[in-house]
Amino acid sequence: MFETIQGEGAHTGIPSIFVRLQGCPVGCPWCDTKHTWEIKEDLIVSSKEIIEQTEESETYFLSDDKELLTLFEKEGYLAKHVVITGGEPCMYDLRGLTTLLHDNGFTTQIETSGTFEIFCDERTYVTVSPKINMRGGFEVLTSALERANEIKHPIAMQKHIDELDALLANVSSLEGKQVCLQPISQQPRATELAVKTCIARNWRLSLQTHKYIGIE
Ligand SMILES: C[S@@+](CC[C@H](N)C(=O)[O-])C[C@H]1O[C@@H](n2cnc3c(N)ncnc32)[C@H](O)[C@@H]1O
Ligand SMILES: Nc1nc2[nH]cc(C(=O)O)c2c(=O)[nH]1
Ligand code: SF4
Ligand SMILES: [Mg+2]
Repeated sequence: MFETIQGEGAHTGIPSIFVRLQGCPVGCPWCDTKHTWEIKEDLIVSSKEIIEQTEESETYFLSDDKELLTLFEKEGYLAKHVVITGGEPCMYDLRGLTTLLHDNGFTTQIETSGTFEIFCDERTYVTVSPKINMRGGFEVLTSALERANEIKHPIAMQKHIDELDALLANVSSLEGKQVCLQPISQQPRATELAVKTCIARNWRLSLQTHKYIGIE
């Protein structure tokens, strides 16, 4: 849990509280948060330890909807936008948390791979970053793509754009959905391909801006 600026997608630049839920079985080889993959009891520490840590680590804390809201207040966070990410946040039912946050004056956003059914408040802005043919063997659900407000696809080569095209063919309508391409690991060739394709398709470019300026 930390406060920073949303660095990716159409909401780039919005001050945000990030809640990074532990656990992900999807297995993307280039994942930048591999420390969130494992759910093991011996990795559980106190919320204080997590909030005070300055380095990424595999440790995490247990909490619930109301306690998270209390922790936001206790930490004096000023951001009114909450990004729920992971790991894979949609392994969990997020209806209680997202509704509680909206009812308390926050806006919410979920960052998900689209491989689990999405349970959240109808006011939540959902970003699906589809994960196709990854090691864990999960499939992207059409229901997740239908719910998405934004489809933010990580790319490094033309094959990834072709795979996205095949996925988008299953979506009933793209009206009101933002399609973004996000270069994998800031690779120059991936960025070049993303720029070229965004211009050709009238899609949005999503850079991981926080990485360029060295913030969390
Ligand atoms: C770490 S994931 C967590 C949420 C969820 N599991 C997912 O994949 O959307 C958050 C975002 O970071 C992106 N991401 C992860 N590693 C990346 C990398 N090396 N380069 C670019 N984007 C990356 C994902 O595609 C996703 O949009
Ligand atoms: N600043 C910042 N913006 C982000 N947007 C999505 C992120 C994620 O890891 O889900 C992320 C992140 O890790 N940091
Ligand atoms: S789905 Fe998300 S958290 Fe899981 S391995 Fe892929 S990028 Fe990482
Ligand atoms: Mg990140």
